Amino acid sequence: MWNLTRFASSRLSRTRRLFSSVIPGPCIVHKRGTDILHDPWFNKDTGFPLTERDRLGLRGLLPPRVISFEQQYDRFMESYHSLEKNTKGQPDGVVALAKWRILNRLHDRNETLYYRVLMDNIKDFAPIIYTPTVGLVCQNYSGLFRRPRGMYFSAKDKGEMMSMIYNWPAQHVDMIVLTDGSRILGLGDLGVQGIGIPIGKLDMYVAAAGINPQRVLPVMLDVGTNNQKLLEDRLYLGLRQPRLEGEEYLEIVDEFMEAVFTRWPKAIVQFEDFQMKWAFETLDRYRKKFCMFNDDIQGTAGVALAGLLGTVRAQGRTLADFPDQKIVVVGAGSAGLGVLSMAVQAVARMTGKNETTAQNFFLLDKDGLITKERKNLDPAAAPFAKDPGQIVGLREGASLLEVVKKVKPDVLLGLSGVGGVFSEEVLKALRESGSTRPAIFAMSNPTMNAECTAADAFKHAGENIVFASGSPFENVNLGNGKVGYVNQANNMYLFPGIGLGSLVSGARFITDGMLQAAAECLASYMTDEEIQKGILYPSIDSIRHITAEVGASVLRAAVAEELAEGHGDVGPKELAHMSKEETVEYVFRNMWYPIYSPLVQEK
Ligand SMILES: NC(=O)c1ccc[n+]([C@@H]2O[C@H](COP(=O)([O-])OP(=O)(O)OC[C@H]3O[C@@H](n4cnc5c(N)ncnc54)[C@H](O)[C@@H]3O)[C@@H](O)[C@H]2O)c1
Ligand SMILES: O=C(O)C[C@H](O)C(=O)O
Ligand SMILES: [Mg+2]
Repeated sequence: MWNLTRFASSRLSRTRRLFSSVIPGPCIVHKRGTDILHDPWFNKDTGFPLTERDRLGLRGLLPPRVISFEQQYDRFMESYHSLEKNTKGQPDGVVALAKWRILNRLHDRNETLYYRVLMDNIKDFAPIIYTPTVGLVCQNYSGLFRRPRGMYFSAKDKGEMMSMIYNWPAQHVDMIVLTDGSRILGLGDLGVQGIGIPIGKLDMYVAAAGINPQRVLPVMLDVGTNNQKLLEDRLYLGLRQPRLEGEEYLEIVDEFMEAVFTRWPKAIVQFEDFQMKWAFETLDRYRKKFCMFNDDIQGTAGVALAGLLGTVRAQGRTLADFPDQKIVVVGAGSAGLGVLSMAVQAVARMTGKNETTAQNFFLLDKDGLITKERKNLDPAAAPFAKDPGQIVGLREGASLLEVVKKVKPDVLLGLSGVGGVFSEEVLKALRESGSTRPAIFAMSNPTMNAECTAADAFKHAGENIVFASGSPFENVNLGNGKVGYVNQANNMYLFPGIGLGSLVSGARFITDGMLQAAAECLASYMTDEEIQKGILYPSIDSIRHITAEVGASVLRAAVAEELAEGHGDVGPKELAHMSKEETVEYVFRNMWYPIYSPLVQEK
């Protein structure tokens, strides 16, 4: 356990080598002519070879010259760069939405080209199709809406879902990301407009995990919204009614889950951006029945734990010192509680004690420090509530500043959804931390909701800190050639591997053991040299490689727990006999790669 393997230095080149030999197999199509040109799954635009134009009734429907994939790629990138040039100086939001639009148009037209440009430019494009721009897109969704993507199940569809699910045109679906729009990033209840999040997450699944885009399904469960502004907005596209609650709500989710797994018994469902009460309740309700997980609770926890373990190493200490770390978590929601539960499990494993108290962990919410004296203490937060007798000098509801001054934590981790709660005073107080290298994780999204900016963290808390944020920030120039490194602590490092590993193992359920394996894999990914520089997570450029490693770890854990039923032609016995390297190769082999396949029409 916690064995920190050093990976080969050129992770990227290995990934490239694995894909350089991809030979596209034929792709069966049941359409002809313009129907193909209008279908982004099959469309190649001007890239259709002449023979294919003849075969598929496309002759005359396109300009005569055939343009290669590479030329199409270059042409798109040229228009993207001129858009960048032409929008220089305009407000950030305007530029971000313009970039999103140009990418979205390509997504709507030609998915193969879209995913290739996305994969090859993931560092530049992830902030547009994913966090933070996806937040802005959700906020403006009803106005931006041009074409539907994914499926919408609403409270009005009760009793109809089993037949509705067959309206989806794909025969096979591997990965579903589902939201009810009730807690979109740190932006609150955005109702039906939250569909942007499943779309962005599934784009990452295609880019990072190589899930075939014809086999992904973004889903919005519209049970109403409590956002008054949206209810009064005449352009709002969702149900204009307050959210369903209690049994009425659960009946809708139950019906959806039954419908999905009836049509696609091997699919994996990722719950995303549900408000806390339903996030925990649905996880508890379905995790032993269906192959599903909650990304905000479980994916986030693994990414945070990997960062916390990296922090211990960055302090020049061994992982055995992790249980001594004093960690202050700000935000007692689905994400904060998920992180603390996983951290407590890690301490228990390291100390060999099952009954570990969260002694060194401090939890705050909007009402300050949570203690056992808290009125209406949430049962989910209860295991982390402090006993007032044990925390001399701190009272129930103590402010973050008071807690930081008193506790002198090694780590300050924010999942509050509130921008700026790591104020100048709080950050300055962290200078008195007992740690040689305090860490700040400002994990809330999008950028405006980060607990502090990277620049403020290095300015006020000191240059020796380790810094991570949920949304991307530029590295900070500290002067004299020194750089304050900014990590992106975002669940995008784990959810694609959790989904992919579960899929290709044919796991029946997603267990704590599989999630722990994913976190350990990410934690061990970084070399000591990188960690010393304050680099806790790999570059997003190598996301496919990371995802393959994480996926293989999840697969091996599923095999070890005898939950792997196999995938395609590969049965459970074959999976069980694979070496570690073979599992990684197997996961890579199962990744879809964007390349034009010869289209063959089935008569
Ligand atoms: N980086 C990542 O990978 C990642 C993953 C999941 C969630 N998040 C972000 O974390 C945030 C919270 O998500 P969640 O699902 O836990 O939300 P949530 O609504 O379940 O919980 C928010 C918590 O923050 C507390 N809070 C609110 N104001 C506060 C304040 N001023 N001081 C201290 N605590 C305060 C609330 O009391 C609540 O306990 C969101 O912004 C989300 O985008 C980031
Ligand atoms: O969506 C993200 O970027 C991370 C996380 O799932 C969140 O809800 O903020
Ligand atoms: Mg989320």
